[in-house]
Amino acid sequence: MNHTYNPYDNVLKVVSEAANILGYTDSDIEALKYPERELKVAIPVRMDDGSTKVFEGYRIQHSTSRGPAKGGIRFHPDVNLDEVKALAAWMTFKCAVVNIPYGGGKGGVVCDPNKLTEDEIRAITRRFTAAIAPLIGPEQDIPAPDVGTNAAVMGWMMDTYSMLKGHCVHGVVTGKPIELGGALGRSEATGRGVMFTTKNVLKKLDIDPKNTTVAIQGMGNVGSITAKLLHREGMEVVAVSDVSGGIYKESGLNIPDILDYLSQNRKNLLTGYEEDGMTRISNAELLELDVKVLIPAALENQINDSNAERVRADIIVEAANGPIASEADDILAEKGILVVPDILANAGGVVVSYFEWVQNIQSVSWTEETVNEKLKNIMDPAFEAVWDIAHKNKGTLRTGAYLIAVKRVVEAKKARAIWP
Ligand SMILES: NC(=O)C1=CN([C@@H]2O[C@H](COP(=O)(O)OP(=O)(O)OC[C@H]3O[C@@H](n4cnc5c(N)ncnc54)[C@H](O)[C@@H]3O)[C@@H](O)[C@H]2O)C=CC1
Ligand SMILES: O=C(O)CCC(=O)C(=O)O
Repeated sequence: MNHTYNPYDNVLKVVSEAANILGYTDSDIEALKYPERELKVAIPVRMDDGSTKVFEGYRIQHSTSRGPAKGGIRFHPDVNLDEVKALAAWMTFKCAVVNIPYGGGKGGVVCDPNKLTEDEIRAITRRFTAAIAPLIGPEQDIPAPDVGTNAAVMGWMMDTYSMLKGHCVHGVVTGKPIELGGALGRSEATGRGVMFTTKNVLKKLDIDPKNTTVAIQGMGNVGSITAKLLHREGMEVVAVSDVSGGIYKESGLNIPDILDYLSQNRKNLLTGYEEDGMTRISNAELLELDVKVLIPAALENQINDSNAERVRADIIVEAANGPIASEADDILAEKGILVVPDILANAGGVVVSYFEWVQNIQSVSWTEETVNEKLKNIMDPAFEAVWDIAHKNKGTLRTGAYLIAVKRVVEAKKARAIWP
C-alpha cells in the first residue's frame, strides 16, 4: 500500500489537468479546491451494554454551484476528513458529468457497522442526523446510502429530520424505503448503471459480452447488483470478493446462488460459501486476475503504485469511488488498460436519487420500468459524450469525463458570478 495516499490530492490533480486543457486559469478553478462547508460532529451513543461511546462524524459540502449538495453517508472504521472531502468533490463532478442539477457532498461516521447491533446503528444514525440537521434539507443538501449504510438508515435519517421540522420531509434523503417515498429501482441503480457502462465500453471495443470474463471486488450493494446484472447479460463472472476475501472459478461462478447465500448470511460474508470447482483467493489476487473486465466495487486506493504493474485486465470499470490512485492511472495507461472512471461508471445511483427527489417534490411515483428507462437515457449519452471528448483529446476516459464536468461546474460558477 502507498502510505502517502490522500484521495483529496488525487481529485485536485485530475481537476487541474482538465482545467489546463480547457484553458482555464488558476483563478478560475481556485474555489474548487476548497469545500464550501466542512462540519465535524461528535455523536454520543448509549451502547447496548450500558456504556457511552462517542463516535466522530462528518458532513462536507464541496460545491453547491449547480444545485443542492448531494451524496452518500458512509459508516466505516476508516472514514476520515480527507476521505470525505474527496468523496464530496467526486460527487460534484459526478453530478456534473451526467448533468443533473446538484453539487456535491458526502458524510460519514467512523464506526464499524459489522460490529454494532441494529439498535446501536439506529442510535448513531439519529444522533448524527440531529447533529448535521442545520446543513441538510431538500433544498440544501440531500444524503443517500454509501458504504455501510442502506435504505433502513435513510428511513431513520428521514424520520429524525422530520421530527425536528415537525412535519414529514420526504425529500431530505434518497435511497429511502419505498414505503417512505423511496424510488423503485434506486437500490439497484448504481449496479445497473455499471452494467450499462460495461456494455457500452464492450460495444465500443467490439467485444461480445458472452465472451467476457469479469472479476468484481466488493459484494455490497454495488458489487452484488453489478454481478447479478452482468451475469444476466451472459457475462462470465469468474471472481467476486468482500472484506473476508474472494472466490474464483475459471468457468464462471454461480452468481444467483452466491446472492442467495449473501442475502441470508450478510454478516458471515463470503467466507462460508462453497461451490464445486471454486478456489479461495485474496482481494489482492482478485485485482491481478487475467480477466477481460475488472470491477473494483469496494473502497478507494485498491490499485496503486504497489500493484498496478501486475494488473492484467483489459478494461477496468470503476464501480467504487476512487479505487485507482492517480499514480496508478499512468501505469495502467502505459499498459494499455482502458479505465472507465468512477464519476461516470457509478453515476447510476445518484441519477436515480435525483429521480427519487424529483418524485418526492412533486408527490408522484414512477414505475420501475420508467426509472430504469430514464436512467439508461442519461447513462448512455453521458458515456458517448465522455468517449468522444476523450478520443478528440487523445486522452483517457477519466480526463474526458473531467473535461465535461469541470467545464460545467466552472461555467456555473462564472454565471453566478461567484467570484468578481
Ligand atoms: N451505494 C451506492 O449507491 C453507491 C456506492 N458507490 C461506491 O461503491 C463502493 C461500494 O459501495 P456499496 O456497495 O454501497 O457499499 P456496501 O457497504 O454495500 O458494500 C461494500 C463492500 O465492500 C466490501 N469491502 C469492504 N472493505 C473491503 C476491503 N478492504 N477489501 C475488499 N472488500 C471490502 C464489503 O465487504 C462489501 O462487500 C464505494 O466506493 C461507494 O462509495 C458509488 C456510487 C453509489
Ligand atoms: O445517491 C446519491 O445521492 C449519492 C450516492 C453516492 O454517494 C455516490 O454516488 O458516491
